[in-house]
Amino acid sequence: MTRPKAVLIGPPGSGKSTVGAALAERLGVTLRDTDADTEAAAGKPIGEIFIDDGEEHFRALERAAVQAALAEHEGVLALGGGAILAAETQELLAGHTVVYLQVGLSEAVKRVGLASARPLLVMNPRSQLRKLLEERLPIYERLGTIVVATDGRDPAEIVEEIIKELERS
Ligand SMILES: Nc1ncnc2c1ncn2[C@@H]1O[C@H](COP(=O)(O)OP(=O)(O)O)[C@@H](O)[C@H]1O
Ligand SMILES: O=C(O)C1=C[C@@H](OP(=O)(O)O)[C@@H](O)[C@H](O)C1
Ligand SMILES: [Mg+2]
Repeated sequence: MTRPKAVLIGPPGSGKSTVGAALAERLGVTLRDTDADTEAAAGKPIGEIFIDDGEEHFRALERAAVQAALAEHEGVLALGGGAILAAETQELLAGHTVVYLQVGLSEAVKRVGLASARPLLVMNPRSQLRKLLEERLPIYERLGTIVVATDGRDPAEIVEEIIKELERS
């Protein structure tokens, strides 16, 4: 059965896309990012999907992207931060190697401030992120089979810790 070597989950700014790319390179495999798949399916950036079609439509496209990637992809898979909210996705992740990248509120705020726009965080990113962490932390914790702290650590260091954990699992 085809399986990703690792599925990265965590809040926006935890580094799923960045660490995912470095991890894939280190493992000599490709990275698939469900945000990119969702944009490709819609033919427009995530910000435009939210504006034109609404979050519900984005989540439906995201569920389909996650389902396809879990079934087809053998490399590293980075999910969008909110993908794990769907019960269907939570069930599909059972049995996979799921790496939860932890990030604290202050560090996440700094990181998303540097990155491209995320529609959920355009207004009041700190309070939005606080709410989002409150709702999602128990889900990330439950789904992660490997948990890695990222605050104050650079992506290369995080990749080495993930590799060690993958070798042990
Ligand atoms: N460990 C890290 N240390 C410092 N900056 C980071 C780290 N991981 C990611 N970043 C930066 O934070 C921003 C968000 O990272 P990204 O990979 O897009 O996160 P995610 O996909 O989890 O939302 C990017 O600008 C990225 O360069
Ligand atoms: O947390 C979320 O609900 C979202 C996170 C984003 O991905 P990242 O976690 O890669 O930023 C993207 O899927 C969308 O903006 C919604
Ligand atoms: Mg990302």
